[in-house]
Order: sequence, then structure tokens, then C-alpha cells
Amino acid sequence: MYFRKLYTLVFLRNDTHILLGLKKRGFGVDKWNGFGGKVEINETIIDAAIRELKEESCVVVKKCNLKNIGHLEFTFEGDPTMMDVRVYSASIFEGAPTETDEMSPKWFAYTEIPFQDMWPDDIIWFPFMLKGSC
Ligand SMILES: Nc1[nH]c(=O)nc2c1ncn2[C@H]1C[C@H](O)[C@@H](COP(=O)(O)OP(=O)(O)OP(=O)(O)O)O1
Repeated sequence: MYFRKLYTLVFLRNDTHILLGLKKRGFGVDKWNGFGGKVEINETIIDAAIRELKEESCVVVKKCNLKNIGHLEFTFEGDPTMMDVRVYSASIFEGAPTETDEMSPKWFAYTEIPFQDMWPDDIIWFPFMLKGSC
């Protein structure tokens, strides 16, 4: 039996490139990933996605430009908490991705995703996301 905790994960992308951030501290440090984090109490999931993206990359995205593309559930051995992660993508946004205390952003070509420096599950589901089948 797991306790669910809601998280967001946002990917900015165009037809050829995706923006990833190198996590500089805390959970997932030194891994490339999308931008996201915990949904706070009294906050909608989409508001959390917008807030975390801005906090971690300085990019602003409007609700109408966020597309819900997936739902991932992660569990970790010996931990009773399930990470219930709502995944979004956006291709229209304002501002230039900028390094913050938490993340260092970089655009990657779809053919050059650094899977060796990412969560081990990413290589399984990224290909579905990149070819637009989710
Ligand atoms: N196995 C996995 N594969 C993946 O691609 N993303 C994962 C993952 N496990 C967790 N994530 C994502 C979900 C979420 O966007 C992020 C974890 O969020 P954080 O712990 O950084 O949350 P917060 O930014 O709220 O944390 P604080 O540092 O406490 O503020 O990592």
C-alpha cells in the first residue's frame, strides 16, 4: 500500500529539440530532467506546473499552452510514498530559459538526449513522448 504524492513535470519542446535541466541540488541531483516538483496544498496541478517551471527555469507558460501528455507513477524501494507525476509539454512560452539555484537548462536535439545521466526509466518512456504518441 502506497501514499500518493502529487508532482508535476514540464517539458518545453519544438519539432527537433527539448529543454532539460540539470538538477543542481536535492532529489535527483546531477540528473537531466524536465522542470517540476511537488503540488502544494490548495494549489491546482496546472498552477503547480506553471509555478515550478518559472521557479526552476524563469520561463513563463500560460495554462492554455500546457498540454497534458502523461501520468507516471514512481516508487522507490523501501519508501511507502508513490510519486504521482503529471507530465505536460509546451512549445509556446515567454522568456529565455535561465539557470536558477535548482536547475541549469539546456536544449537537446531529440537524437542527443543524455539518457546515461537521467533517471533510468526515462529511456523507456521518452521515445513515446518524443514521437508524439502521448
Ligand atoms: N524516476 C523519475 N523519472 C523522471 O523522469 N522524473 C522523476 C522521477 N522521479 C521523480 N521525478 C521528477 C518528478 C518531479 O518533477 C521531480 C521531483 O521534484 P522535487 O523533489 O525537485 O520537488 P520540489 O522542487 O518540490 O522539491 P524541493 O526541492 O523540496 O522544493 O522529479
